[in-house]
Amino acid sequence: MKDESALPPVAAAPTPVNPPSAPSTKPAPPVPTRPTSSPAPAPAPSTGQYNNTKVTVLNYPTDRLQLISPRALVDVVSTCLSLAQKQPSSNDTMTIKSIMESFPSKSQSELCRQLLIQAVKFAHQPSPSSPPVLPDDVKERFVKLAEHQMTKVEEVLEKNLEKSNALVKQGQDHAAAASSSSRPDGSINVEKRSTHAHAPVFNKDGDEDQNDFNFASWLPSVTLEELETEENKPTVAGSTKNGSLSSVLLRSFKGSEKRNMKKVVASKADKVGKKLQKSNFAIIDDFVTVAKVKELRNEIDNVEPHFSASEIWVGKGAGVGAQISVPSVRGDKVLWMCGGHVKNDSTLFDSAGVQPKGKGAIEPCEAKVKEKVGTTIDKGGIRRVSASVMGKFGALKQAIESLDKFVFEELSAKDPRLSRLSSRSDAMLAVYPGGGSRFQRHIDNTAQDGRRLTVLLYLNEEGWCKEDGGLLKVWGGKEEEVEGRAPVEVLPLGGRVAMFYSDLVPHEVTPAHKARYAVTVWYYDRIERSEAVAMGAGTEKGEEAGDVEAQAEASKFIKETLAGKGDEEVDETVDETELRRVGELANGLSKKALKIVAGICGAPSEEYFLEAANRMDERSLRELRQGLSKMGV
Ligand SMILES: O=C(O)CCC(=O)C(=O)O
Ligand SMILES: [Fe+2]
Repeated sequence: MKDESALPPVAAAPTPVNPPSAPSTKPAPPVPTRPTSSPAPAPAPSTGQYNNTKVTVLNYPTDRLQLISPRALVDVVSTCLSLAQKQPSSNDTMTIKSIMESFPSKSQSELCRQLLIQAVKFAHQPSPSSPPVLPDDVKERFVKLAEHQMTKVEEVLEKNLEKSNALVKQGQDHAAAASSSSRPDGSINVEKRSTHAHAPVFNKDGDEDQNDFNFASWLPSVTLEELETEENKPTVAGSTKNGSLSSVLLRSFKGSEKRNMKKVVASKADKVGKKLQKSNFAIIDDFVTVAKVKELRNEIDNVEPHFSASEIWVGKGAGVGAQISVPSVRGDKVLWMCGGHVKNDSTLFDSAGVQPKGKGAIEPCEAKVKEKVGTTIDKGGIRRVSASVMGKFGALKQAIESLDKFVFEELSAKDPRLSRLSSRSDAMLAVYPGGGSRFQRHIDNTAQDGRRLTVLLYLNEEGWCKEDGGLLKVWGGKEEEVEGRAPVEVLPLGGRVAMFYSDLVPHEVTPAHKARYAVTVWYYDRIERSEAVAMGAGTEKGEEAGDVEAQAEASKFIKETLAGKGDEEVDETVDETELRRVGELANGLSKKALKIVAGICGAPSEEYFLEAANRMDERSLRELRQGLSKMGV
């Protein structure tokens, strides 16, 4: 994880003529004074959410905890460290829970929860004779981590303060002005960001949302195999005595065999539904056979030249930034495939805004690729399914059809979170080409775009092993569970299906050292999806087009002025003309494009960026370029 100092700087902080609202260094939030000798008598509970005796572990009256400051958090951490010096008991777990309940906001309490879990975990020293001790190096690492996170907490607190001030102001403005129909957070609807609503939001440095404290690189992982011994293993066998689950779902049986197969499929769905509800994710092994994986790979290999770099949303927030390719965050190449939907849902549109007509063939979504691959659409826009088109992606069509059947007809009845699944996204073929390509930890749907279930079918050759990398790391488990947060590592074995709740489950793809293939579909919750589509449809057409134009304008500006020549280590020379050009081009940017560029560069405002661009000096431009090149821009 990079720290803030590694971010692209904004050129040598100029003093603007009319100073825009640059962030001021706020005084640290009030630090509660900690009683040293005899603890203050426990105050009467103000929230009723905590237990007096347990909260005194912190030596803080609870009302002060509500004023949580980084300092108070450090004390919480010290407390948990001392708790960790001994074998934790269930009482300690209760203490942890009650501490958590005393925290005012989820992200802070999540931070503490994670710290406490780690402390308790490290207390488990497998030495029966000597009492468990926290090793010094672990303690040091732990404290360092805590300190690092404290800085983040401070930032979050500052931001929250700014936000609440802004909200108060907004409230006042609103009272005076007529009500507006725009989204309350001012964010750009996900529908407008991309034809394919699949771009997780990252900050400039590739981290997740700053409110989510990322312990990804720190928490020890558990492999699927290690879980096999426990009753909560997420794996269900996908083979049946009549063949793979996929083939059984597609075949029609007669008489008693039909009844039997119905039972078998229902029981598999029941198991998968239970796993999902327990762990938020589930695995089906051998959903398709090895032979089928080979067929699928042949079809995909034929179109691999048409794959293009995937994109993520980079910037300060949902509304400021751009959807660009950042290989260090997400290194796969993708090809979107349309058609083959078993459901004909009124809220479903493909990437071209066309309503898919029933059960068509599957073909690339992009017109240019369609042309090259030789699939066709007739002039009226309705897909004609010729035998040759069917044949090109026949195995893919079947695989997806069987997934659709399993999810819509079986699984959705077994899990209340999936009861309103009614349509799915286009299918995304993805290859991580090896060489360390990865996808950093993210949650697929953080913008209520409707996606509820992510389903991946891995298409790798036999023998994929841990050393090949490309593991899917999943943070399953229920939110309220203190334990069970260690990520589970899943090998992308050919024929294996991995599924998880798109809106809840953090996951990542670890660096892959070999080409790694998968097809992914996302299943939509009917109501959330129709709301998301309505939001998209409800926006002004002109505005939408404007966003696309602004994106293109911003990209062009970045390429021409800030993208540098590629090598961040080399001291690139910058001449006067180049420096002037940054300012000139920045002055010519539209307001929207300027907002995007400022977001990417981490400038506090558009005005600030413009000012900086006009006073750009050699060092600043070089640093800015280096920063952007670190992001892969
Ligand atoms: O391929 C995988 O295992 C996961 C990929 C992923 O997270 C995504 O495409 O959103
Ligand atoms: Fe994902």
